[in-house]
Amino acid sequence: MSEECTHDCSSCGSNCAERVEEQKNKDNYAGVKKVIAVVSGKGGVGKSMVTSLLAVNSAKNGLKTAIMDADITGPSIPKSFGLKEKAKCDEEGTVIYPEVTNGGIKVMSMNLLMDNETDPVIWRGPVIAGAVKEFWENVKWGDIDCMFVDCPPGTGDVPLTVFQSLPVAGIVVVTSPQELVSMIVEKAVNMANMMDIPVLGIVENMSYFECPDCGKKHEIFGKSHIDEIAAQHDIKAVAKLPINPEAASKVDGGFAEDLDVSALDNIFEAIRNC
Ligand SMILES: Nc1ncnc2c1ncn2[C@@H]1O[C@H](COP(=O)(O)OP(=O)(O)OP(=O)(O)O)[C@@H](O)[C@H]1O
Repeated sequence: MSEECTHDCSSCGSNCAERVEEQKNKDNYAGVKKVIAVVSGKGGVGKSMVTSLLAVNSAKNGLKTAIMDADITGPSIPKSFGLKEKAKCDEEGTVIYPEVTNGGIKVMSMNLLMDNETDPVIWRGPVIAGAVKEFWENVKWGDIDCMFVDCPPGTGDVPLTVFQSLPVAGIVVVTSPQELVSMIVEKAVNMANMMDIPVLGIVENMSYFECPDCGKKHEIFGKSHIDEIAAQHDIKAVAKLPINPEAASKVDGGFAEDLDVSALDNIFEAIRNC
């Protein structure tokens, strides 16, 4: 925020942390009660998979659940649920309807709007961030108890737009043991503090591998420090997910709703209670 800030964001182009965007079409999203952002420090750590599993956990607990796939250039949520139909819109083309999974989870993703899901989205940051606002304002979400937003990795334009444009109630950080975990968690916590949003939980994905023959757990990527890091930042909920090729192939094959999601129960409880 500059020293000359008038607090009137409509007349200012600065993309500062305090920016508050004007909101349109409130009817479309007024029924969304809680928004949870799922973030990671880098790509490929399993953030989309964790987003899908958290949504499945939420739906299995009886909550009306939605996922906004804000990973505009690398959307993978529709694939996790086997959604192949394109999203539909009203006659004027101003309102888009989310697709709905077999388990009743409403989903909006760039892949549901593209003619061909392998077409690349070659847009610059501000246009991509604009698409996230469109997803919030122009999609008829209806009554939703809990919406999960799958943010692209890092702290770029899109996560910032999510935090500024959506009423985010809490953040879940997904990490893997190969990363500089303490730095990534610290970045997420600092960003969350700047936005005044709590970090509700950390999911360490690919934390260990459990031998299918003897049941012994192997920390393939080294010893986990996630409990100490969470304690340092007063983050109460931690979940550790194993390397699980079977679960990955179910998610990649569109069957996320068939998975046992109980490993994320404590994260879901933190979300439910926030
Ligand atoms: N615990 C796991 N065990 C085995 N494979 C996993 C696990 N978690 C995720 N994967 C696989 O790793 C790949 C990347 O996962 P995913 O797309 O969820 O990552 P991401 O962090 O969202 O990546 P990006 O941000 O780049 O889209 C997928 O093929 C997924 O099935």
